[in-house]
Amino acid sequence: MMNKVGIIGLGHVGATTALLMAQRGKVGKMVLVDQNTAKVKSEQLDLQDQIAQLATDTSVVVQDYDSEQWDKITDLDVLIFCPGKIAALIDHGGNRDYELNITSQIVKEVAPKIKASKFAGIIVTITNPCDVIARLLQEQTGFDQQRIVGTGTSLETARMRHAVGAATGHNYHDVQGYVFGEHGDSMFPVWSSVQIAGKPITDFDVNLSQLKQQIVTGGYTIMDGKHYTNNGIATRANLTTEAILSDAKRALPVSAYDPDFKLYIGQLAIVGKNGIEKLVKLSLNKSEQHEYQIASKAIQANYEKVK
Ligand SMILES: NC(=O)c1ccc[n+]([C@@H]2O[C@H](COP(=O)([O-])OP(=O)(O)OC[C@H]3O[C@@H](n4cnc5c(N)ncnc54)[C@H](O)[C@@H]3O)[C@@H](O)[C@H]2O)c1
Repeated sequence: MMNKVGIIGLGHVGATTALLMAQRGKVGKMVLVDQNTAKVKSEQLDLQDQIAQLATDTSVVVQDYDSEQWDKITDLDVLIFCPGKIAALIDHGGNRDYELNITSQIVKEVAPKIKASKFAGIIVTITNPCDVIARLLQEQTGFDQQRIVGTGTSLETARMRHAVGAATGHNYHDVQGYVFGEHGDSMFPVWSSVQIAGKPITDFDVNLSQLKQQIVTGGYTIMDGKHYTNNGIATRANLTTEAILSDAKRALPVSAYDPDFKLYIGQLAIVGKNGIEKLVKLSLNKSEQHEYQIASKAIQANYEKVK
C-alpha cells in the first residue's frame, strides 16, 4: 500500500525534509501545507522538477491553507509538523524559547484544522520549543498522547555520537547511547548509556563536561553561521517517519509523554505504526535523574507561559 505523508511548514526544515523524502522514495504521496501559498506552490513545482529526474515515484499535492476543510490530509499516515519563524531566533543567538509566542499561536490556528480534517495518523513534530509544542498539539487536537512524536533529543543524540567518536578516535557509528531531557538548554547526555565499541565512556580519557557543552550548544553553533538548521533535522524527520510507516518498533530518543511528569520530554521510546508504542525506562544514575528533573522543570516553565 502507498505511504502518504504530509508536511506542514515548508521553510528550511520542511523543504529539506521533502527533498530527502523524494530522494529516499519510500513515500508515494506527499501533501504540502503552508500559510504562504505562493511559496508552497513553488516548492511543489520545484519538487516535481526534482522527482522527474529520480528513479522514485512520489506525487506531490498542495493542501490549500485557507480551505474550510483540509480534506487532503485526512487519509495521511504521518503528518510532519514544522511551521515556525526561524528568523525570530537570529537576534537571540538561536535560543529556541524565543519562538514560543509565535509557534504556540501557530498551534492554536492549525490544531483545529488538523482535528477537523479527521486525520487519523501520527504527528511527528519538530517546531520549537519542541517538547512544549508537542504537548500543545496533543492538548489542542485531543489526540491520544502516543499519536504525537516529538523529534526531541534525537538530533542531539546523533550530535553526541559524532562528538564522542571524534573525541575518542572512533567511528561515530560505533558510539551508542542517548541524549535526554529538553530539546533546549537543559538537555543532557546520559553518559551511563554511552558506549564506544562496547566499552563504557568512563574507560576513555575524555572531558565529559566539555563534550556536554559542545553537544548542548551545537545548534547555536550552526545557527551562528547559516541562521537556520536543516540537514540533520530533515534526516531525523525522515528516519522517524519511516520507523512509523514500516512499524519498525525502533527504540528512539524522542519527545514522548511522560506520565510521571505529565509532559512531553526527550526519553527513549519504542516507535512504530501507533507512534509511541511504549516507553523504555533506562535506569538513570542519581545525577542523571536530577538532570531529567531540571529538564522537566524548564519545559513546564515554558508551557506555563502559553498554556
Ligand atoms: N526540533 C529540532 O531539532 C529543530 C531543528 C531545526 C528547526 N526546528 C524548528 O523547526 C521550525 C521550522 O524551522 P525553519 O527553519 O524551517 O523555519 P522557517 O522560518 O524557514 O519556515 C517556517 C515555515 O512555516 C510556515 N508557517 C508559518 N506559520 C504557519 C502556519 N500557521 N501554518 C503553516 N505554515 C506556517 C512559514 O510560511 C514558513 O514557510 C522552527 O520552529 C524551528 O525552530 C526544530
